[in-house]
Amino acid sequence: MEQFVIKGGKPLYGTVRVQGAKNSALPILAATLLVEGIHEIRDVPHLSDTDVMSQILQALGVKMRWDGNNVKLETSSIKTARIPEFLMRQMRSSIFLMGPLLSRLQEVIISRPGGCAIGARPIDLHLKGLSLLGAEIEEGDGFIRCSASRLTGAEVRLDLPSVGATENIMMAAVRAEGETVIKNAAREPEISDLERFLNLMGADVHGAGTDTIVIRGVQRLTPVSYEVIPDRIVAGTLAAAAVMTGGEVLLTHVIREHMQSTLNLLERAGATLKHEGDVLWVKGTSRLRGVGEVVTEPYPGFPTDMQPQVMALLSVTDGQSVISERVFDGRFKHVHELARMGADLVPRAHSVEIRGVPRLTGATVQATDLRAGAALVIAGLAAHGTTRVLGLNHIDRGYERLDRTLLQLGGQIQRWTGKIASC
Ligand SMILES: CC(=O)N[C@H]1[C@@H](OP(=O)(O)OP(=O)(O)OC[C@H]2O[C@@H](n3ccc(=O)[nH]c3=O)[C@H](O)[C@@H]2O)O[C@H](CO)[C@@H](O)[C@@H]1O
Ligand SMILES: C=C(OP(=O)(O)O)C(=O)O
Repeated sequence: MEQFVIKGGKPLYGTVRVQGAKNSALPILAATLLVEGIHEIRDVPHLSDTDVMSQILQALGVKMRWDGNNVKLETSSIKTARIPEFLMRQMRSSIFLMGPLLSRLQEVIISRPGGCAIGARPIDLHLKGLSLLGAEIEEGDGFIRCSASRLTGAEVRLDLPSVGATENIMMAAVRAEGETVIKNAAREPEISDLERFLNLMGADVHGAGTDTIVIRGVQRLTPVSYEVIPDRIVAGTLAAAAVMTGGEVLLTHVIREHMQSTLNLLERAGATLKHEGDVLWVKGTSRLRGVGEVVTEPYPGFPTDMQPQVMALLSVTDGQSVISERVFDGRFKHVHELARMGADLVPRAHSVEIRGVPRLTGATVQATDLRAGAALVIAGLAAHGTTRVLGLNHIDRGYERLDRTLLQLGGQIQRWTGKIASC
């Protein structure tokens, strides 16, 4: 069974460039469907999620050519509005096809998206938003058909600031007739990145980064060349790994403002940080301390996508911490796996109390979702002895060759693809 085998206890040192953001690349790739022509999206990470997105786009009729991390997409001929179910189920982000296809073809047929098992992830807000723009929604036989001969601008107030719903509605609205106002919109940096991309194509979108986004429908869009922003969660994961192993790393291609809440937390735990331009210097210490309470929240609050990695880090601090998860209702599956490595964690209803221990010890552990997997990897790098992390398919959804990146920083990690007796 494929696994990472990690020999822990070695501080990470060195420099790495942070990959482009998964959560920007996925909606932006989907948004290329809005207009026919040749688009170029740069710094797209090679991930299983971007691979599934490519497969979906190609199944729809898009021609794609990769050159390293840059991808050219020829979107002139779209032959179907139906997204193959087996692809739809492979990731949550397949839902991003809804807005652009509805706008381009006046119809889209999907099944429920898949994604990480981190709690209930309904799509009611996506559907509600699209129906307010005039889409008719029919559900049956496991499929959802959305159609609209004409989309019309409307006011959409989201019950909660969903990242995906905000993005889907933005994409559907760029060519709708009139003005759409999204209230209680999510404010994540990837939404601002999508706004920049759409506006470069000729759209008229304002307010991303605030809780009110205004989209004035335009008639014409043109394809563009665009580079996605750096991945703030990958940068945060690598920073946490450096701190937890007592190492010192330089991360390049970082937008520090996007990581403020993560960096504040690392500093509270005892890390030393400096930044200049797009470079972040992170230094750990052998005397990490508990931080009290951490609560995950929509941006600019502490990101749920860093919660498992930070739990791993806080488990080897001197003192106590409590993490409350407020975004997803099932994102604590890593708790039992970290406990196998010696972490002293007390789960409560929506929070986990972390009683710091001096060290973790290597064990065989199972990644149950993307960030849980990342947490187990960084725990393994800091632990004494050998850790085997199973479930690499989850990690490959969001980290481009994580083993190679960590090897570059001196981590002792290997990807085993066959059976292993011992090592
Ligand atoms: C590709 C991408 O960008 N993924 C990110 C995006 O996921 P995603 O866009 O799926 O996350 P949302 O912001 O939509 O989810 C936030 C909360 O809203 C709920 N909800 C969402 C939609 C809906 O129609 N109804 C509903 O109730 C969800 O169950 C969850 O409890 O934001 C999450 C929260 O920052 C991140 O963890 C994911 O990495
Ligand atoms: C939950 C995540 O992603 P997705 O929304 O793609 O499942 C994540 O990136 O941690």
